[in-house]
Amino acid sequence: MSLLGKFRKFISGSFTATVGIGFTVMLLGDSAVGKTCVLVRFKDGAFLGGNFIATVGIDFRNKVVTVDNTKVKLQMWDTAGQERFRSVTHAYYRDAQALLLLYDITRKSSFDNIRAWLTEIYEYAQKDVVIMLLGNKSDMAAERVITYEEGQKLAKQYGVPFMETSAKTGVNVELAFQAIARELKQRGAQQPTEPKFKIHDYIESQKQKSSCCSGLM
Ligand SMILES: Nc1nc2c(ncn2[C@@H]2O[C@H](COP(=O)(O)OP(=O)(O)OP(=O)(O)O)[C@@H](O)[C@H]2O)c(=O)[nH]1
Repeated sequence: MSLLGKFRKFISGSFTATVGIGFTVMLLGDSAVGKTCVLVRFKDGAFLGGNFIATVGIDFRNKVVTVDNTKVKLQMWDTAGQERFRSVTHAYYRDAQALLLLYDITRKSSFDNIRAWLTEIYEYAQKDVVIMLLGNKSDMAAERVITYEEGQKLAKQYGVPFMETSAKTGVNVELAFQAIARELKQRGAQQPTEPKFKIHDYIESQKQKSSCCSGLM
């Protein structure tokens, strides 16, 4: 086994050994779409403003969320969006139970590249991985170039849940991780007689929406 393989095994092994229910969530998307900021917003409730420092390789953060009185530990892997780290991050895809795929609503190229990201996901990730599409930076309404409807349409084409988030204001960030945690927990715990958890319906009922045009959807 390669050194990278051993490291990966150690990280996931040491995590699952110390928890009851634990899942791995990976954040993907072009460089500077806000993966690190979304993660920091969720983990610490703060916004990492200031100078942009690109992630090198991969970074890890843990957080425990409560789903219906059960503690669910999420190990979150923040990947580097830069092309030169792609082969490193590919090696981690298959260990993730969920993938948050981000684009920046103010940068068209990051949206156009979503299809390429999904192609990579289908190649390298587990077949039943939970995927969610996030249009980040929804606070930047004046610079928006991708409409909410365009994001929603793309997500529908691939059959994945969608929402717009802002790491700056915090809109929908907690919800994205809560929905993922619920979906993963219920997949694992589901009894044949239990009604199936519907992640799309859950998100739609919880999502913060503006009445019009502010971008905080
Ligand atoms: N206004 C606004 N700025 C954001 C938001 N999220 C991230 N940013 C800014 O966007 C830049 C990139 O954010 P990062 O979180 O470092 O991006 P990343 O996707 O992790 O980038 P890589 O590590 O290169 O893959 C930073 O300058 C952030 O301050 C957001 O929701 N709103």
